[in-house]
Amino acid sequence: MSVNEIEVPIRRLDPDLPPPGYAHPGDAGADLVAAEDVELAPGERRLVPTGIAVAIPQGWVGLIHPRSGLAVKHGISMVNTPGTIDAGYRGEIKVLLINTDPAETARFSRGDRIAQLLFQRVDQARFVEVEELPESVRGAGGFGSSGLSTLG
Ligand SMILES: O=c1ccn([C@H]2C[C@H](O)[C@@H](COP(=O)(O)OP(=O)(O)OP(=O)(O)O)O2)c(=O)[nH]1
Ligand SMILES: [Mg+2]
Repeated sequence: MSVNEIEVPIRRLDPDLPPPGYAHPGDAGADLVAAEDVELAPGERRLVPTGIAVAIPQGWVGLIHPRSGLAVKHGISMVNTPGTIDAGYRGEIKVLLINTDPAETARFSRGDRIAQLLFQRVDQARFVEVEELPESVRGAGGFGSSGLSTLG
């Protein structure tokens, strides 16, 4: 079965860098690259430019997710994962990387793949104020009310 595609206009603010790309057919995320060299000390965070700007169709959102390989091998994540790219945003996409490794400095070179961009449909809510919310089985229980793992 073929993959659904949406057309997303893109501007390459840095034409020497490759555009976002899917590593395999059917992948959910298109990899984003760093537009500059980055060095992150343990615990340090940095807003990293990707050299691209896009126009996401109305009714869709771009979500920036971390790459699991970088997370496993180097403890690299994003502070605001997943990052939200609004349909109306025309600025450069940036990635807020954080090095969670307690000891090792992380180094990326310009052109390295640092995160991935996914597209999802979104609806907006029309908030309707009411006196009472409809009843549900869960009710107000949350935050572990159904029991936690063996850790307690
Ligand atoms: O990881 C991210 C998150 C956001 N953005 C850009 C696109 C997004 O549309 C805009 C605003 O993001 P968000 O709404 O998450 O931040 P905010 O703090 O609410 O800022 P604003 O008041 O501009 O909405 O910043 C990025 O480039 N990368
Ligand atoms: Mg916002």
